[in-house]
Amino acid sequence: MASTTTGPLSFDLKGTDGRARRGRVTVPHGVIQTPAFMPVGTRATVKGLMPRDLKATGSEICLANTYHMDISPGPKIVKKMGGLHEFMGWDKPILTDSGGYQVFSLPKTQLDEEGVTFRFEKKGGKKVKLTPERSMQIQQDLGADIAMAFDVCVPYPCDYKNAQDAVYRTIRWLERCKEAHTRPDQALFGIVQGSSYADLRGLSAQLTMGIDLPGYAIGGLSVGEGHSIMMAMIDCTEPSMVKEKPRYLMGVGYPEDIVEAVARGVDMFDCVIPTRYARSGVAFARHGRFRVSNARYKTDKYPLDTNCSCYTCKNFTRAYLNHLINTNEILGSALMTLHNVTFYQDLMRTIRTAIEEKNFEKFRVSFLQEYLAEDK
Ligand SMILES: CNc1nc2c(CC[C@H]3O[C@@H](OC)[C@@H]4OC(C)(C)O[C@@H]43)c3nc(N)[nH]c(=O)c3cc2[nH]1
Repeated sequence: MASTTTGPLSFDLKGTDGRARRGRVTVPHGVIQTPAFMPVGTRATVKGLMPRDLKATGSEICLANTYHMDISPGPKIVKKMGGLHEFMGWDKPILTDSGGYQVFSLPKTQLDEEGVTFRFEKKGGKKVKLTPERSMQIQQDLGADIAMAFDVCVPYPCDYKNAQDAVYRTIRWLERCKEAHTRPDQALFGIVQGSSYADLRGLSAQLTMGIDLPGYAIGGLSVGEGHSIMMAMIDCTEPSMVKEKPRYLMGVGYPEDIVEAVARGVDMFDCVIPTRYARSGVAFARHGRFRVSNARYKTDKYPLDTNCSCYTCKNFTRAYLNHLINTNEILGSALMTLHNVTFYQDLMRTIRTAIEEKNFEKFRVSFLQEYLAEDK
């Protein structure tokens, strides 16, 4: 088993099955078994779950966001309160995104070499600038175990020149991030860009690998390009990424995306899908996802997923969840979220076992066959 330590992060590559990797990431607040799914807790809370419930799902790490935390309550308050772990009552690992992605989705955003200027409606329409240095300062104040570099994530589609400019600016900003990142107990991850251009993906990967960091993310995907371009871009990027460090595919994704990305060598994932879909009444199960708020479930006495052993599936029927979601009851969001995140974590656990037993390819085929079966 190869073990690589870079600053506060160690990655143990415990085994492979084809390009799929079974590993373990160790950071100050604990260990993350990989391939891993990281639930999204944008404002320092995974919506609808108490930390004890989040633990019950099997989650070993969760996310928070620089841009949202900068708005409220502000990083200085979080720091004063002991940092994110103390503040949100989560003693396991945390990863924070740099805020770049969120800002690009805002209207009236201006980008220049210094950083990104946008208008905070919350602060009375004040203009605020997010720069590599400020993103690092905020993330160091928040105190997550893993911080993401401040990058330029272009929308999809994007013309070649803008995608190329974004690749080079992201590298210049990564140098500035590394320079400004001085917190010894926090790992900084670089982010590979390149939009949907194979040559830019390879170029960005090589330039990013040239900057020694504990881990690297594949960015700029899951932005509307669709599954086949997403997979093609992973194939253009992954071969240029160092094998002995973790790879994090940002914003991914549906179960079918995760299984196919694991097959291509990805170790870590984050996505709002299981939590956001839960709140709108969509449940995930072995045979695919379904909207439990549909009338057909009004008298359905079965659990969401008969294979699932989560608190929701052990104690409640689809009929009850149908009622809660249709009456917009808070408990509906909580119970659906608990199940969906447990489903994702059970999927990751099954993936890890399949890689260990060298039958991941068999698992991949059988999972997709059952999960994507038309006759749901
Ligand atoms: C959904 N598709 C998707 N999300 C992406 C992200 C953001 C990922 C973060 O945004 C939130 O998801 C919307 C999640 O909640 C927090 C806690 C903010 O972290 C997650 C990206 N972030 C950066 N810095 N760079 C990227 O190229 C990038 C690409 C993405 N593609």
